[in-house]
Amino acid sequence: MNVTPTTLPDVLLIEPQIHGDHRGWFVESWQRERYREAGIDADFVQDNQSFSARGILRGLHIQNPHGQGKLVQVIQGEVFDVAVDVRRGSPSFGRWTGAHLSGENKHQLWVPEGFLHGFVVLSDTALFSYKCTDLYHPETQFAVRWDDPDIGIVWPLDEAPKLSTKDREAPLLRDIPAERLPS
Ligand SMILES: Cc1cn([C@H]2C[C@H](O)[C@@H](COP(=O)(O)OP(=O)(O)O[C@H]3O[C@@H](C)C(=O)[C@@H](O)[C@H]3O)O2)c(=O)[nH]c1=O
Repeated sequence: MNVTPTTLPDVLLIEPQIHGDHRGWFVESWQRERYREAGIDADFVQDNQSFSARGILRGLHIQNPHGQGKLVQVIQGEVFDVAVDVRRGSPSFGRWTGAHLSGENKHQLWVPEGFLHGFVVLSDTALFSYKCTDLYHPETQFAVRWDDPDIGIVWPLDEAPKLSTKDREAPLLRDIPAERLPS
């Protein structure tokens, strides 16, 4: 597999090796030793899947405390996936990076603890899958506005995305009390 840093060096883009043959293909989508050598020394405790239609945007989400590192990928369809550094005192605080993840390219993004995460669906539907390093603790989760102008994510969208009520009503990053952010 290829592992490359993104414009946020702690966020990694992983290109697994795809073994194709006359039957189809095979991929190791996670392997502890190899991913550890690549810098993802993670103790995964929960796997999630979500299914969404075109134009659905989920995010930007984080848990603190109970921060979750997330190894994210798309099984079917295509999304634009984004991570935003919101670690207090980080030199890249408030900066974002993004990647096109699809069932075709099988790319994965490693989104460490301390980063907001979100994605928008670019195909008719998308089946999204991710491993997490901590359990779901809804009382510690919060959202930040997908179109926060201080973050300035350039989403590959022609029209406004469809959001959950929670995400539509999410505050701007500047309005989150500092103590709610990870250190
Ligand atoms: C995230 C999560 C949700 N749920 C439930 C709560 C709710 O009834 C339903 C949908 O929850 P949400 O609206 O929070 O789902 P969603 O908007 O897909 O939330 C996810 O978004 C992406 C961007 C992430 O990074 C994830 O960490 C997570 O925050 O699923 C769980 O049972 N376990 C979980 O781990």
